[in-house]
Amino acid sequence: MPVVSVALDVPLHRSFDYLADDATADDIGRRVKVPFGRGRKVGIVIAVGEASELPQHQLKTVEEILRDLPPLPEDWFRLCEFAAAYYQAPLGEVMLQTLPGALRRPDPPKARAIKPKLAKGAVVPALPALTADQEAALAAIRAAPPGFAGWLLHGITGSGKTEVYLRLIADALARGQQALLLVPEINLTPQLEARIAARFPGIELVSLHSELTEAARLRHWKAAFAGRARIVVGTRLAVFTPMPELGLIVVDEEHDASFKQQDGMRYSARDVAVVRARGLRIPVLLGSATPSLESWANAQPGPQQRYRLLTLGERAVAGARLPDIRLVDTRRETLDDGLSPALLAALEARLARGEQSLVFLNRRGYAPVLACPSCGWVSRCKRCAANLVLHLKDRRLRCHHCGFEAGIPRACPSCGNQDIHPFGRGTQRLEERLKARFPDARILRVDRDAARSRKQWEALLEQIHPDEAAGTPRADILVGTQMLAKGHDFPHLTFVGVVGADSGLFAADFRAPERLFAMLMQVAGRAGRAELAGEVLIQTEQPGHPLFAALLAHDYPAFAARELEERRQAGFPPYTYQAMLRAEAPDMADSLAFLKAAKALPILAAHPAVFAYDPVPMRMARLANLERGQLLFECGARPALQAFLSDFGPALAGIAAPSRLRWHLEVDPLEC
Ligand SMILES: Nc1ncnc2c1ncn2[C@@H]1O[C@H](COP(=O)(O)OP(=O)(O)OP(=O)(O)O)[C@@H](O)[C@H]1O
Ligand SMILES: [Zn+2]
Repeated sequence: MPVVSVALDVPLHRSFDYLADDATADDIGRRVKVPFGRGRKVGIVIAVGEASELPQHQLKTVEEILRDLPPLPEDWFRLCEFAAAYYQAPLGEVMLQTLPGALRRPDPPKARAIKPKLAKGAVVPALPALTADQEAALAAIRAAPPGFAGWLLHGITGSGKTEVYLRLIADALARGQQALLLVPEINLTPQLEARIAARFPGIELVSLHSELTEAARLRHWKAAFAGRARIVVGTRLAVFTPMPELGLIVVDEEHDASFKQQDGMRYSARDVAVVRARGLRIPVLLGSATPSLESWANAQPGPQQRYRLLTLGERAVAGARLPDIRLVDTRRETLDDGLSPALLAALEARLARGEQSLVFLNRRGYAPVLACPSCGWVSRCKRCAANLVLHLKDRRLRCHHCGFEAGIPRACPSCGNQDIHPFGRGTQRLEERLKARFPDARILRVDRDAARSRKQWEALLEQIHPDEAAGTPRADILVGTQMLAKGHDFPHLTFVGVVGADSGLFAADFRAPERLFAMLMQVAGRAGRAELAGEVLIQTEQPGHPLFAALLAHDYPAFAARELEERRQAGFPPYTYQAMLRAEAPDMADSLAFLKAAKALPILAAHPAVFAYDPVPMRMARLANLERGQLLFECGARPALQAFLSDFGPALAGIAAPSRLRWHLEVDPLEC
């Protein structure tokens, strides 16, 4: 009787054999319902044969081969196999976890058939005449021979990268191919989707992201898999969508950390996108105003060059220029609740002219901590190595790491002092201060507390975008976190004030400057995107910091060159390759003991090219009552690191550890 090997979503690096009397080779790539343990599971057939290593009487029988869908294709298998091997994840987990939920449960609810949404109105908006830079970028891509090509599109903010994507998508559609556009945030998808739909009327376009209902996600995924949907716009998980005629992958804001999955299989969707394009022999375009230093290094001429660099150096809208960026040295100013006279004057001038402003502070809540000045008590999370943030709107203390909440005490819980204060400031406090200062202004706070759901977020966007008929903004001053920093195009926004950026200047993580620079470039890039000129003021106590010199000159290449040189000298990525083993347990001693045992495995000695640091507590050592440690590996060559990991990963399961200990291995970690 035929035997099928089945990949299952279990944390084991192996497949499972079952008997299936009606299985044929055509069923490879189909889902099957199988008994597993005391329950049932859905798996994927990865091989069909006549024999198993186990004697036949020990094999269970497949309950059903699901033939509702065609088998998952070969190129999808290869992609999952790559991801499993590279990221040290079991193949079954990769395969099943990248499918829509409804396809991996044995008894999913019946889905209703819904007609696809086709973009309405056959009127294609008039295409803008391309800028010279856009023209040149497209010409280079179009002149390349068919096959794999990696392109890095470095376009300053507002330079019209999206227009380049749209033209390339049009090319792919004209060739009869599908296109996949990956974006970092679901927040950005509604506007982008609308823009793409307007450009390609009558073409089926689907989105794939984690906020879709299970039924919608299944429908969209099926449309892509069947080849009906010609364009897929999605967040990181969409990179695994099987698409039979995929001919182009675009990764927008490729530097964004949200392309990295931080639990389960810790993969980088950007890197998987490049691997997928290479396997399919199709082009992949990575776009950003502030590329990741990894991608930037990959696009520099030399023997290591992997991508070709394309540059959009001018803003696309005629007459639009990059904003003037200036620093306000706050050591020399008297601040009004954190706001400098220069910043307040700039806001006032915009209010008088009916233009929009953004005050950017990347910290939500009212104040980052509540403290007692007499005994030194501070509001700490009981479960984490972190402070509880004061939220005055709903009168709560809240941990931004584990979600723990408590009421606000009337008096100091430690000494009884009634006079306890908020220290520092968050967006709520800023909003309150600005409302007091500019009582007639329409002030809108935009952060994760104000936009908890997609509905709330869309309502906020409504208020930010101009009243089309009147041609005026609906909100005067926006107070926002990084939610507002990226990707948005608000034509009346002419002023951006940045407060509280200094904390990023001296962070211990070697990637902190890269993240800060990208964030400041992005937020500055929101100003003056249309005809109205933009201005940016950054409050700082460190005006001499070299990061600001490059920022004021809008000179990403200079920043990148300096930063890469530092990384090279220090032996950090992208000049070395890293993998991180993390362990967490109720006691730090257990976490560290596990990591020590891992470091002592003889495998390490067999791979002399790999350097192992000592196990240490993580920077945030305690999260939700678990104490966390880490063990970092470094190697000068990716293949040597991969060779080590493929021996090391499986061996970890053999280390004896307390039952409450959890560990995971992360390849190319973003946080060290
Ligand atoms: N060739 C063009 N002529 C006129 N306007 C254009 C052209 N290309 C793009 N635009 C307009 O320029 C503005 C900025 O474009 P877009 O949002 O694509 O920039 P971007 O490069 O993605 O910027 P960011 O990185 O800041 O998101 C948009 O309003 C867009 O409609
Ligand atoms: Zn906590």
